[in-house]
Amino acid sequence: MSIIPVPRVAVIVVAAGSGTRLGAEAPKAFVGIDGHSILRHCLRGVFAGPAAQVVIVAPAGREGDALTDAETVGPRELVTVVTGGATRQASVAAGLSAVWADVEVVLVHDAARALTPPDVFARVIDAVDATGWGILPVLPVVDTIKRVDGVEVVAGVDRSELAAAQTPQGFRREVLDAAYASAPAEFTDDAALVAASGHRIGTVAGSERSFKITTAADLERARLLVAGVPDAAPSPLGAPATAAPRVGVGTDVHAYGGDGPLWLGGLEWPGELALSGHSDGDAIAHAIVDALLSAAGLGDIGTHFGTDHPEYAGAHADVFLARTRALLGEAGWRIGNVAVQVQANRPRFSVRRAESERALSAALGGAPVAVSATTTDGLGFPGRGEGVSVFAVALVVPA
Ligand SMILES: Nc1ccn([C@@H]2O[C@H](COP(=O)(O)OP(=O)(O)OP(=O)(O)O)[C@@H](O)[C@H]2O)c(=O)n1
Ligand SMILES: C[C@](O)(CO)[C@H](O)COP(=O)(O)O
Repeated sequence: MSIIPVPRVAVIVVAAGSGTRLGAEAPKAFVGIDGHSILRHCLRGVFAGPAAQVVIVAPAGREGDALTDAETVGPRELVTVVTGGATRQASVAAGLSAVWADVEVVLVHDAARALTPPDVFARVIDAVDATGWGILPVLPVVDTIKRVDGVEVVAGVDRSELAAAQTPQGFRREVLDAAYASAPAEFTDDAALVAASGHRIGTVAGSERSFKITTAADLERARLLVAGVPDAAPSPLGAPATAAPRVGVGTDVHAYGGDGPLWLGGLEWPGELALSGHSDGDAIAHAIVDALLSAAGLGDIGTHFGTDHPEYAGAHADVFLARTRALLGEAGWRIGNVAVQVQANRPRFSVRRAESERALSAALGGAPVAVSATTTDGLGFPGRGEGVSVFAVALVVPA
């Protein structure tokens, strides 16, 4: 039996664009299709293939979020994250510089083509392997095409000679390296750059699902496709990736013994024992963060606010909750409501319940927050007065 050698493949996922034409609040790759970002959907397709390395090119400042998206859907040890440049070409160059030495074939893929099916990756790799050419997936042009000068038509164009270029585009590694090292100009895709350096480019069949999310209409199309596919890829929570409302739960426990005043429920409580913690120890705020993140399928408080984020040392509830709301917004979720129950002997919560609910709600952009409190009849650590325990439930709805 002869064994056919398989090339070692790296996929560079360019995700550093700003998405001007989409006009969302976040960089395009972090905009939600359902509960999950464009980048996370794209990476699901990438990890379904044979990539030995996945290089994600992220916008400056969003490298950590890119890694979180990758870890949620694939093995961490395959992933390298680098910072992108001012143009797509500069971002690809940044990704290329991080490709491992033993990689033989490199695919360059737009994060914005988030729903590209795994079989397209396989076709591109097979064709690069078989021909040694640069390979791009294409679709036939279906519209009648005209050449225009301003508003005037100057010629018809034979569309049978045309094809619409998609990604992933694949190349022998040494070919792509050499072409990028001597790029004579700025190109809108890698095949054009490689062709300019004298290499042959071939095509394979692309896919209707590989359309690039460029405008709000494209995002809507992606949302409908994801919501309407009966066997849509499962989310990390095991639920189908639909655009239905979702609930989440969160708990937190803190012991008394911190420095300074007590912070709980978004309020300072002068004269009460402080809770200990990396931040201000506000267990109510932290349980709400966990409940909201779990509802949106965005991990948990450690994913976004762990001790490796020194900027949250000593931070109060408003900082945690505003950032959580922003993360949900970027992923396409709006907060429905939040309900919290606190188990503690002290402080006597009822006297400031309404004030706390107002503070928490304001930090969540006005979403309703209900806080109830109870003692535990002397049982357990809250009953012995050692600390507080909090349980939160949250509902999120598609934005
Ligand atoms: N400086 C850039 C520009 C683009 N891209 C990536 O290249 C792909 C194709 O670009 P496009 O979809 O046109 O993205 P944007 O440049 O973000 O969009 P716009 O032109 O609307 O601003 C996207 O996945 C985008 O993230 C990139 O990594 N770095
Ligand atoms: C690479 C590409 O996706 C191929 O269609 C495209 O050229 C990049 O984006 P843009 O819309 O041309 O800016």
